[in-house]
Amino acid sequence: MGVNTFYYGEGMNEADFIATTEDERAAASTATASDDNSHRGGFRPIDPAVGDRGGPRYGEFIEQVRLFMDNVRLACPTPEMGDDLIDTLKDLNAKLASVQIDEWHTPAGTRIDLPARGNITLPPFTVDNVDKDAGAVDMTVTFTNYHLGGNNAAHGGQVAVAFDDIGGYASAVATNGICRTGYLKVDYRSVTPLNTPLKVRAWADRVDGRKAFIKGTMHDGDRLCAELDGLFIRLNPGQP
Ligand SMILES: CCCCC/C=C\C/C=C\C/C=C\C/C=C\CCCC(=O)SCCNC(=O)CCNC(=O)[C@H](O)C(C)(C)COP(=O)(O)OP(=O)(O)OC[C@H]1O[C@@H](n2cnc3c(N)ncnc32)[C@H](O)[C@@H]1OP(=O)(O)O
Repeated sequence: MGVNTFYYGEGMNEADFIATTEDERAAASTATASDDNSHRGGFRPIDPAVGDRGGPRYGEFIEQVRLFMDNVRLACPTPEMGDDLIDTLKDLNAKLASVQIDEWHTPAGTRIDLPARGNITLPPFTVDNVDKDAGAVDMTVTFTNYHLGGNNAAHGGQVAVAFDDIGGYASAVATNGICRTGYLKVDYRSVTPLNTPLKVRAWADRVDGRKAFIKGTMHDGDRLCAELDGLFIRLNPGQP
């Protein structure tokens, strides 16, 4: 698997989603949060320079943040440690506040070489395969302690988050465009374990114009954990 294939996978037509022309790259690299003229809808092509964004150790930084979230979820600090942690977090937040930029340029969500595009909002997943003809994607997702629902199982909302993004990915493949979710139904068939690589498959059951009817499954080995039934609608140009 080559660089960037975590996100759009082998066989994807990069030109459909990634800024490839000089004009697109210029628009992507000069746009700012207040630059409405360059806003081309709810999603826009990604500047292919994203691999450099955030520095060479950005992926490691995100892994540490994810570990931090896991550790917070099950931590019970002493009062003294709580004082210390608050001071440390104030320092960290001041540092991060000094490097805030707009959503189109922040590495989180645009680093297509990292699991879940480096987006800590999403459970980490990697792309195993993209089948453009079938409008199907295969991913591996791992929920960790941060995603705990109860009794060592993933929170149902986190399962839906994974399905929303991976279903959105399949719909992009199936419709050749960026989609928004119309509806998303999840059937929880059995408990979804934490800290276990799970196989997710999402595919277009039917495409009707802008509408992609996406089905999906999440498996722990042979065991079916959850199923997806969603409608994703391709955005028109400029649509928010
Ligand atoms: C970034 C790219 C990087 C490159 C990588 C390459 C590949 C992968 C690329 C990207 C994908 C990756 C990840 C995906 C990322 C995110 C996925 C998650 C997306 C979301 O999480 S997004 C947030 C939640 N989402 C919303 O926030 C939507 C709010 N909403 C609206 O924005 C509008 O509602 C909209 C736009 C949905 C439709 O509005 P609209 O005006 O364009 O169209 P309209 O209403 O006419 O509907 C058209 C036809 O859909 C039918 N229809 C509509 N809704 C329906 C429903 N609920 N049930 C049954 N049918 C429905 C109508 O009945 C009509 O059907 P018909 O044409 O047959 O009459």
